[in-house]
Amino acid sequence: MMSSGEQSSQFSGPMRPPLPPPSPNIALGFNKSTFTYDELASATGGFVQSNVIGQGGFGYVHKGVLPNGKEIAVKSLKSGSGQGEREFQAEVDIISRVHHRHLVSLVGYCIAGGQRMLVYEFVPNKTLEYHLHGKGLPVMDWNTRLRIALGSAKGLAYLHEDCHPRIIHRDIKAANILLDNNFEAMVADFGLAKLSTDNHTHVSTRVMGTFGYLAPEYASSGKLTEKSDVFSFGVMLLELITGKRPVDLTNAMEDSLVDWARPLMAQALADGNYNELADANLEKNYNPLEMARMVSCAAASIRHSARKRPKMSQIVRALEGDSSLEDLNEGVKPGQSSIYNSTTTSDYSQSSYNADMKKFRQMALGSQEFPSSEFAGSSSSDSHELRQL
Ligand SMILES: Nc1ncnc2c1ncn2[C@@H]1O[C@H](COP(=O)(O)OP(=O)(O)OP(=O)(O)O)[C@@H](O)[C@H]1O
Repeated sequence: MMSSGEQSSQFSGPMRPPLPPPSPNIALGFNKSTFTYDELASATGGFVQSNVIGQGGFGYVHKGVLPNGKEIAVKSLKSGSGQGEREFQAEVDIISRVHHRHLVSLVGYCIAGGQRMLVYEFVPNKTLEYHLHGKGLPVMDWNTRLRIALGSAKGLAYLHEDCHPRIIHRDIKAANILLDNNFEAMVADFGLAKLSTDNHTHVSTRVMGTFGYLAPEYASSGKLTEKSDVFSFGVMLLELITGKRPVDLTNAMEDSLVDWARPLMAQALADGNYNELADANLEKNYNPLEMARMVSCAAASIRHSARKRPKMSQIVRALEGDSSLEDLNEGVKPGQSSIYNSTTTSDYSQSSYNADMKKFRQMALGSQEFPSSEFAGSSSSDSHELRQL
């Protein structure tokens, strides 16, 4: 950046037009995609624990504020992906160009020593998982559920059908739907998104994603298409309809949500009675036509045959009531049973936090490599260990 002395010398030259004043965005470290460790440390109060807003499979997420007042969420990635710096930058560059009302924007990134951090716009009202399943919170009303379903469907349709290259999210779940203060949905976690450049089925060597949401073909063979996201989205619709978690070993639901709901959906769609399926906490306060649309979309999205699942844009139209539900419902068949365990944990102690942050700082400042398993607060789930951008 130019000093004020340098700038004034520009004005003294007789033939040269004066330079415009520096843009406040550039001067304040906004509108750019790379951040230094010091900039992010300063934005997050030195990565202080009181600024931790979450912990996922990647590592900690800190809230921060840039000098221009913009609020950010800084996600520190665990090391060990084996991905080179240029490959990382190339992926981040593509992802940071994706902007949509229902997608959380990536503002930039930081590579400091062996430490990588992603900087996202801050979304203030926690996640769908928190509001749907959190204890002691007000029951989410039907209109809000429908609006969240539609918003996230639009965000996902944009990734699948309007981005070049198209983007498969790979980890659609209630915890990755962030909410703004008006309960508008924003799809998050592009750290997991893998870019798909061709029109053919991509066979992944590693299955990523979260148990309970995984499409059967992806879980068993790693075969990945947009339709794996559609399956996960269908599971999320079921959560909105029933208020139940995808897998909940603490209650009487012995099967996964998908297996429990399949026969009930078929029955409800046949006789038009949704009361057994619908979240009891709604106390029957839902619009039956909208419920029929959402159930139809869920049933179509979780079809065993990936090919028969609808595209996200079809789901958007069906949820909006713009298309016939028969388009979605053809060929729905009850499927096989599968029980998945969820191992995500968001609990972490002061001591494990301190240990993690010590290593994090050493790594960021001293270019020191350490294996991802050394993160004391990290999740033990295989899928989490594999998630690196
Ligand atoms: N952009 C953001 N704005 C506000 N809060 C955020 C943002 N990104 C993440 N968070 C918070 O941090 C938490 C952890 O996010 P993260 O994406 O790392 O993990 P996760 O999605 O819960 O788990 P996983 O890594 O298993 O997908 C989120 O649940 C959310 O509360």
